[in-house]
Amino acid sequence: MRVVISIGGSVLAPDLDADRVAGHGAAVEALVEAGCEVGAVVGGGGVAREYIGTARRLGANEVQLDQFGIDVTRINARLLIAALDGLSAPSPAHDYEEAGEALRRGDVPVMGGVMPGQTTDAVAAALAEYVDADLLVYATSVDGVFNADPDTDPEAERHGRLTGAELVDLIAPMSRGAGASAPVDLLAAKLIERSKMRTIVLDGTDPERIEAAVLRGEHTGTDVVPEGCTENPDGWSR
Ligand SMILES: Nc1ncnc2c1ncn2[C@@H]1O[C@H](COP(=O)(O)OP(=O)(O)OP(=O)(O)O)[C@@H](O)[C@H]1O
Ligand SMILES: O=c1ccn([C@@H]2O[C@H](COP(=O)(O)O)[C@@H](O)[C@H]2O)c(=O)[nH]1
Repeated sequence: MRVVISIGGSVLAPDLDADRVAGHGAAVEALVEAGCEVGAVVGGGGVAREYIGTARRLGANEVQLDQFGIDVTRINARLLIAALDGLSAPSPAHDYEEAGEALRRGDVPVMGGVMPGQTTDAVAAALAEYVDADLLVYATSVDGVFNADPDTDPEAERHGRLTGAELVDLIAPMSRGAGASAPVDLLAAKLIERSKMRTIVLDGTDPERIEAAVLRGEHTGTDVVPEGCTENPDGWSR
């Protein structure tokens, strides 16, 4: 199975704890040992948002703010690379071609951000489409896509299953400025819809949940399924 894992910065490096990063590296290694081809994309998290907030107060424009975010995502990507113990190329891939070449060599391509106007959610969706992945997993700080922000609305209810089109409709009204928070960004949702990519959004704070979702199809987050998909394909139970 070929899988792309998007690891939020708030999941991988909220506090630069080496053990936490090592745990995510170990999860990626376990997937590789189980026979998966894995690509990883790393987000910027709270650190990116702090830089963006400060630069915004200094008068930077949105593209400049995105560049701050991209730089932080790439530093976080380097952290994951450091934990992967030689399984990946020594630096984050700059584009999808470089990442695809790494995958063909048998390495784990690791990416951060690539260009302003999006988030690493979109990078992960584009990488998954580019390498023709079987599965895309968003390991984020909340356990799926809800009908309201679960961080602020205690009544928020999780969607267990959505089509790509439903995901697009849910995400479309959410904020889009640099550093914005949403379970996935709008471009990512559109890429998932267009590519009909099997996608899971889950709480990835415990990296073992990522392994369980990929290897055994076990998770409590949100499945995004192609339109008209009614059955559970093998290894993709809920
Ligand atoms: N309807 C919704 N469903 C799920 N999460 C939502 C929703 N609306 C807003 N959110 C927010 O989306 C955020 C998703 O995680 P967040 O962006 O913080 O981290 P991440 O995906 O791990 O990436 P990074 O930290 O790198 O930006 C959560 O903080 C959650 O509060
Ligand atoms: O391709 C990209 C990726 C990221 N950004 C900017 O960085 C921040 C942080 O990324 P997250 O994926 O949200 O952690 C994001 O809000 C963008 O401002 C980007 O411009 N392009």
